[in-house]
Amino acid sequence: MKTFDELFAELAERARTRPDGSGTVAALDAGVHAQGKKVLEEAGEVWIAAEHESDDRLSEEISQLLYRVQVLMLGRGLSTEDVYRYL
Ligand SMILES: N=c1c2ncn([C@@H]3O[C@H](COP(=O)(O)OP(=O)(O)OP(=O)(O)O)[C@@H](O)[C@H]3O)c2ncn1[C@@H]1O[C@H](COP(=O)(O)O)[C@@H](O)[C@H]1O
Repeated sequence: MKTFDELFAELAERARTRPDGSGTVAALDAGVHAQGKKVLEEAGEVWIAAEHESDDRLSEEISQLLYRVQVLMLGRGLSTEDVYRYL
């Protein structure tokens, strides 16, 4: 189990060290357009899960959306502070 901040730190480290086999590195290399499409795709899956699926499936879809949002943040060079200042 990890928090939003812990996952973001982990993904930032992946971006920095670029380990072989990292899906995050591949997603970052795919560029902002592809990263944005993934955010939209996962958001749609969250919506469907919220209407039709279990709490567990919804939670899983939300976790994937958070991951995709973080990849997009890293793709654009944003930090968590850049976002948190608007919360
Ligand atoms: N939390 C996640 C996470 N959530 C979602 N995903 C990716 O998103 C996919 C699910 O989304 P999709 O519905 O788009 O599935 P898909 O289209 O079949 O997947 P792709 O072909 O696009 O990979 C998963 O198969 C993962 O590839 C994640 N990939 C990685 N993480 C975490 O990120 C960290 C770094 O991971 P790596 O970069 O892979 O080492 C680790 O802690 C991982 O647990």
